[in-house]
Amino acid sequence: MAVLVTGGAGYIGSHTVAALLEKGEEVVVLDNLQQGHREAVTGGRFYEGDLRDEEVLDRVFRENSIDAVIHFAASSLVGESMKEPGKYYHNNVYGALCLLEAMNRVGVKRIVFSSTAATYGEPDSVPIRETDRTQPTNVYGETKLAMEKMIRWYEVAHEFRFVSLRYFNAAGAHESGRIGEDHRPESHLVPIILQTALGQRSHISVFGEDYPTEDGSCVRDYIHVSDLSDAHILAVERLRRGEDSAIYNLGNGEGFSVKQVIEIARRITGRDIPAVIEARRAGDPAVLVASSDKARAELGWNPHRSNLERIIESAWAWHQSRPQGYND
Ligand SMILES: NC(=O)c1ccc[n+]([C@@H]2O[C@H](COP(=O)([O-])OP(=O)(O)OC[C@H]3O[C@@H](n4cnc5c(N)ncnc54)[C@H](O)[C@@H]3O)[C@@H](O)[C@H]2O)c1
Ligand SMILES: O=c1ccn([C@@H]2O[C@H](COP(=O)(O)OP(=O)(O)O[C@H]3O[C@H](CO)[C@@H](O)[C@H](O)[C@H]3O)[C@@H](O)[C@H]2O)c(=O)[nH]1
Repeated sequence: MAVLVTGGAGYIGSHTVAALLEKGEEVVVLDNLQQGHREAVTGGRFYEGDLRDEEVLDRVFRENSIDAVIHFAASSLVGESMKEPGKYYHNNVYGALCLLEAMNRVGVKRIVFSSTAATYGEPDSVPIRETDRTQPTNVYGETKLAMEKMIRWYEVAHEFRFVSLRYFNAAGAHESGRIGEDHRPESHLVPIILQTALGQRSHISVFGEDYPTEDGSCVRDYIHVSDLSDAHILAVERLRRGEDSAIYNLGNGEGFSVKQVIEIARRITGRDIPAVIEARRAGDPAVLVASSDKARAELGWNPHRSNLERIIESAWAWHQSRPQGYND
């Protein structure tokens, strides 16, 4: 049986495709390549198409024996979502609806869903647990929460089983050096810092230094992309065993401020990385740090690559070997 990976040409999706292939899984990828790269898909069967295209989805399910779906395909930028809410509702909420309907038509009822720390909003306390209040502060998080709830109602009505993985901040690159992060335009902190180290940008902007944190900049929990891939494989295995649906945080439990991340990158790269303080970015909570105890206990997840130095070293190796990213 094959696993369908939507968004498998994207950053986290391509790393998960590689991990599934390493495990000997049969993989089918659906991606519209709006963000992803064909070259990032290192194996399996590839379909270029959009989630919201019923014909393509039906063809993917008809032409392959799929028993589980990992759903990465989405628009996922906090800043952009505040300026273009319609794009986020259409791609994320309507896109997920199209996928769930297509799955239901063919009786594929296992789904692993890319959720996010952004579903929590501004937490009352950290580390954040799965039972904490969800009150997103940005449109992106709101659409992801809506998707989670929608999947839950497909469980009630149609006996779907899901694992919703609320990732904190993904960073780093595959140890093979073949795949890494290449968003265009790039808006994520770690790659922008490293592009500055490479001299491709004049500086890194620090969005706000008046947050209630130790140095005033936002604190996030950075998790290695390959540790995330491991969790997806464990989640598929859980669903195949017929266990209950579940929601898990995926983070490494330690918070780093934007200024600390820049400082660590200066040390690792040995380069001058000029930083300029700018205004806050709309929708950003001050601190997001995960408790992943539940994923460790129930999934047997062991995020062993997520020391921030190691994450940045792997990302730096990728950026140095592929300064322009993928060829397309
Ligand atoms: N990067 C992070 O730190 C992070 C953290 C939490 C959650 N997430 C979630 O994880 C998922 C993957 O994130 P990423 O950083 O790899 O993003 P990405 O943009 O690199 O990957 C998303 C992929 O989905 C594809 N896609 C988007 N809309 C599509 C559609 N309608 N039809 C077909 N393909 C479509 C894009 O072309 C892209 O290849 C997203 O759902 C995101 O919300 C990411
Ligand atoms: O040039 C930059 C870029 C980012 N930041 C800050 O760095 C932090 C991290 O930002 P970014 O890398 O853009 O990630 P987030 O906005 O935290 O969002 C990521 O992490 C979320 C989970 O926490 C996911 O849901 C999102 O999909 C993913 O993009 C934030 O405080 C930003 O304000 C800067 O100061 N300067």
